[in-house]
Amino acid sequence: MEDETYAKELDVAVKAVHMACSLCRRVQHGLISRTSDEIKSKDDDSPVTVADWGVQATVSWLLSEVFGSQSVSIVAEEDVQALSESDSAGLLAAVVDAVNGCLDEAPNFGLQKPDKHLTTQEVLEAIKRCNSTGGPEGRHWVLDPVDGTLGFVRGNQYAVALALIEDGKVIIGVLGCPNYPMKREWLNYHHQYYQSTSPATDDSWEKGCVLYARRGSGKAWLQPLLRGDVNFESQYEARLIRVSSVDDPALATFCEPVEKANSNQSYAAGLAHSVGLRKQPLRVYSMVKYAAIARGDAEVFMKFARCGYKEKIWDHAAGVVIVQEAGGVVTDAGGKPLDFSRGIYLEGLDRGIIVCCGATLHERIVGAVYASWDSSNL
Ligand SMILES: Nc1ncnc2c1ncn2[C@@H]1O[C@H](COP(=O)(O)OS(=O)(=O)O)[C@@H](OP(=O)(O)O)[C@H]1O
Ligand SMILES: [Mg+2]
Ligand SMILES: [Mg+2]
Ligand SMILES: [Mg+2]
Repeated sequence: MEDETYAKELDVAVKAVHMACSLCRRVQHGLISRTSDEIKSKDDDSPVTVADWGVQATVSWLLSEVFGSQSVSIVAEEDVQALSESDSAGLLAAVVDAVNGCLDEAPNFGLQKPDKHLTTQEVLEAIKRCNSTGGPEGRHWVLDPVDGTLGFVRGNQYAVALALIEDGKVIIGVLGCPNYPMKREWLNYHHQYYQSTSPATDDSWEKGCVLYARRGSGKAWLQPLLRGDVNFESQYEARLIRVSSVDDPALATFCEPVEKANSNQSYAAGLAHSVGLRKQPLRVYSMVKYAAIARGDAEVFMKFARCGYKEKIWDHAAGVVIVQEAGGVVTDAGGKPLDFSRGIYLEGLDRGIIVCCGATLHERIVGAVYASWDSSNL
């Protein structure tokens, strides 16, 4: 019999991520089809949109309803600071609309909707409730409402990532990838560009999906995106996914962030060359890179953030457990597991993150990091 541990948590998390994807798709279509004031810049100049706050409020509300607002601890990326500024009234109203529109569809996803629409105050409370800082003990939900917000505002790849950490270990990971394309070769095409220059319709481009896994199950699952306007029971079943079996570097594809500011692409290129990876890197926004490894569409993902940047747990938790359960290996560049037990950052991370479909490629790459690091000036 299938192990029922965490069955309810997983079920609710998967449904909540499907709902979040539905919200994001609606907002992204709006952003692309008209010029919009629904994007703000944060203090570090990174973007945040109606979708980031809308998803955070929606998922926070759903988890609190099911598991109890007093007992649920949520670590998530966004706060209400920029939403509360005097010129943000229109933005806040758009967030409240997006949340209520999304929650109206909850029954189609198998979840309960609120008795009446949430007020502005309730939406702000739901966002603010996600102020946990995690840590080594207890249960903490970890949410990146929109990962790859840059990709999102550019009409490209992005992900919704929800994980459950218990006593410092990632137990459940759910990754929504609403723009995951039909063909793996299309992963690094510019989605918006492609849409405007190709006769392909939305349907033939998109193969959006939600991936999920439970730690220790040895299985990772893929569900096509559920539609909010159709009852969920009439929609598709999940299927098992598995990492690629390629271990010859010459046949392997490696992924990395699109933004040069987020990863040292020239160091990764040197490393790739030294281990015999010959193909052009697949540059993809967001945790869709983890999804590509878990689905077997690429073999390696490497990220080397600049010195001083601290990776956050919500940018990795869901992807790590999904890749591991699909048969892959994830460590820092020193070969150690990522430590999710020390608050909002991956404290102690050694240089970068290496995700591989198997141990052979992984050992080669970690070995090459040791051999090349001193001369890399990082
Ligand atoms: N300087 C720097 N270095 C490394 N990482 C950074 C940096 N700045 C931001 N971030 C975080 O990167 C998240 C997106 O990472 P990606 O690997 O997907 O990069 S990229 O979008 O493909 O360029 C992105 O996640 P979101 O904010 O959720 O989009 C950030 O948390
Ligand atoms: Mg992120
Ligand atoms: Mg984000
Ligand atoms: Mg962000």
